[in-house]
Amino acid sequence: MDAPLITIEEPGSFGWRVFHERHPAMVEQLCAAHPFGPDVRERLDALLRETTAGVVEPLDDDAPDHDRWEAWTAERIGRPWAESSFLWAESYFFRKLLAATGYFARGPWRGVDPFAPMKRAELANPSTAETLGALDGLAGLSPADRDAAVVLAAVWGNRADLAFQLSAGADVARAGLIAGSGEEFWSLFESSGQVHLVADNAAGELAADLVLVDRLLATGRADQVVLHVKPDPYYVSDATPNDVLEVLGHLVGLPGEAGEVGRRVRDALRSGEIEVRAHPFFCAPMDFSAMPEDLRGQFSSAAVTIFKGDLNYRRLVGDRHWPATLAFDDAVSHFPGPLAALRVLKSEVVVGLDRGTASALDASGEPWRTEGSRALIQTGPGS
Ligand SMILES: O=P(O)(O)OC[C@H]1O[C@](O)(CO)[C@@H](O)[C@@H]1O
Repeated sequence: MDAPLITIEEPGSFGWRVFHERHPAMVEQLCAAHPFGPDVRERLDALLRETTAGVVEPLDDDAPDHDRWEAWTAERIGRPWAESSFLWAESYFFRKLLAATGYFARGPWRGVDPFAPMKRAELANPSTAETLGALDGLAGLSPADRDAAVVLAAVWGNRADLAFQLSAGADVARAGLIAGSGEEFWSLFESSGQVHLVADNAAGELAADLVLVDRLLATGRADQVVLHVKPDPYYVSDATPNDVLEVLGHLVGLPGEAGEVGRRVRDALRSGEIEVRAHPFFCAPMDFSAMPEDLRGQFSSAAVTIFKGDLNYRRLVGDRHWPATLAFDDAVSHFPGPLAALRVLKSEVVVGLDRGTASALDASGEPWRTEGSRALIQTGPGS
């Protein structure tokens, strides 16, 4: 079964608004955060013009990933951006944005993560401190409630206002779930093995992910965790290897349980119980069904793979106008092993809902697929 790809062509559609409204606002935010000179600002403006009204232009840098991107984009060069799929277009936009800021070139901006100020601000945010402080409440919970709280915190980790509803029974966090449960998630871990976590955002979300990783190791559900992050800055706040170190440094410096988690994670990195990897395919503009054999091999030896966030979900099930009731197992049958998706809905694609839930959400008239108020936990055997 196939369904039409989600595109950016239709004025007013979600993908169109990301290009015509969010991207200009993001570029403005970047220019406010960094003292970019006229050359960088002109390149950023040109990128906005190209991607909202122009044709797809090739890369004009000689970055180490240049040849890979050349292959990933060859078929689309010279064609209108408006004809592109949302996933492909948004991914290539972020690669071009990095080049425009000077990230790959010799010069003052080389290797500078343009999104670092936003990531740092979120980590230093008082509400992140408050929610990390709530980790102390975990000790008073039963093991089952603690499991539930940790997984719900990981699900909602990119919603600062809902992360770490740890001690209050996580009712608010549960209420927004439109599929799955913490119990369903934990039932995947029948025996100890290597668990892979494909991370999404840095800062608060990554902190919640490290709490989950710590719980997997502490309870013996995992004997090793592989943490996959992006090789380069991407989709604003996606975690890179450097962000893992930033978040870890932050946790280690905190009092209470947050600091304890940070120290255990640091020790586990030293012993190899946690390994951080950054495969180039995590920045590719394609679905995970097209992943290269070396990465597929890594996942096929995992006991369980956990996918975090919206972008990973789009790549996992395919960024298409699927019926919301399409079985999750069918959408992920390309994946070579047991898996779980933990996601706050922030874009149009969704599968695996029961008929009643899907119709009630549609009848509500709310933009439930894109406003970030709903979340899901979905699990599958893979193939
Ligand atoms: O950080 P997440 O959960 O992957 O969300 C990223 C999402 O944000 C957007 O970039 C814009 O809303 C989506 O297109 C994308 O899937």
